[in-house]
Amino acid sequence: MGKLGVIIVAAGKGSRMGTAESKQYLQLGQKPILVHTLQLFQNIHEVDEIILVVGADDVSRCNGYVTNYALTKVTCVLAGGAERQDSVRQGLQALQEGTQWVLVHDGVRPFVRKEHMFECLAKAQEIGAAVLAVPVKDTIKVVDAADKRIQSTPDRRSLWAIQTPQAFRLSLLQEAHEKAQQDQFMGTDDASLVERLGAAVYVVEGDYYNIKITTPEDLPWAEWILHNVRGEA
Ligand SMILES: Nc1ccn([C@@H]2O[C@H](COP(=O)(O)OP(=O)(O)OP(=O)(O)O)[C@@H](O)[C@H]2O)c(=O)n1
Ligand SMILES: C[C@](O)(CO)[C@H](O)COP(=O)(O)O
Repeated sequence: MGKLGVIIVAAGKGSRMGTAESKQYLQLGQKPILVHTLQLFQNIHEVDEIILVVGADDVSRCNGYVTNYALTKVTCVLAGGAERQDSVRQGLQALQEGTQWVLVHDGVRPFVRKEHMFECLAKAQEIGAAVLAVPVKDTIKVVDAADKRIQSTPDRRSLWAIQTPQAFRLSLLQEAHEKAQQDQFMGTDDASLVERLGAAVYVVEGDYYNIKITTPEDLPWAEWILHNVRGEA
């Protein structure tokens, strides 16, 4: 199958969370959010290496996590960039030679289920690119940013909320990042860069517990998921 690398991006500032400490370092149960996420991938046999991308000031703290939590698959902790896409690009450059498949995952999504991750990877190995997602539950409107007038109501049956992990053949994701950089295109996820190449990207249905911890109301929800879905103390 070729080597499988995982890039965990955790170099964001968490401005929407509004806490003094960046959200990936907030305590969730007994451990920082980022450690929960890293342990998920550490415990997957098929994962060959984990590249951890963090803020320049947090490299030493995260090397400490690697030691203290025995995160033996983390081969590299490096500084990210200004935008998420820059951080992923840095991570891509650090992957070991011989890596054929890559999973890109947000450091602040600590609840992805192993079986969903495997389904996503299997689809990528068949097609080249696949992402976890869930159907949207709300009605979504396209709204004019200036006067807030509704422009249109897309058919909900074709709308999915996109999550991570996002799984790719490494060469495809590298090409997508190179093209985005040439074109100065900035996307909010990696799939959008691959879509721009005209390559097929498929969604794999995950679950609604795979939240991205983003704003303050996500914290009690995350504690609830940890205790009631994951069964952790
Ligand atoms: N320059 C950046 C920006 C984001 N991320 C990471 O990308 C993931 C998803 O981003 P998001 O939830 O938007 O995190 P932040 O950018 O930290 O949040 P905000 O936009 O509220 O500042 C997070 O794990 C975040 O740390 C990153 O590695 N490098
Ligand atoms: C990659 C992502 O988590 C998929 O939902 C999301 O697009 C990240 O976006 P953000 O702008 O960094 O929150």
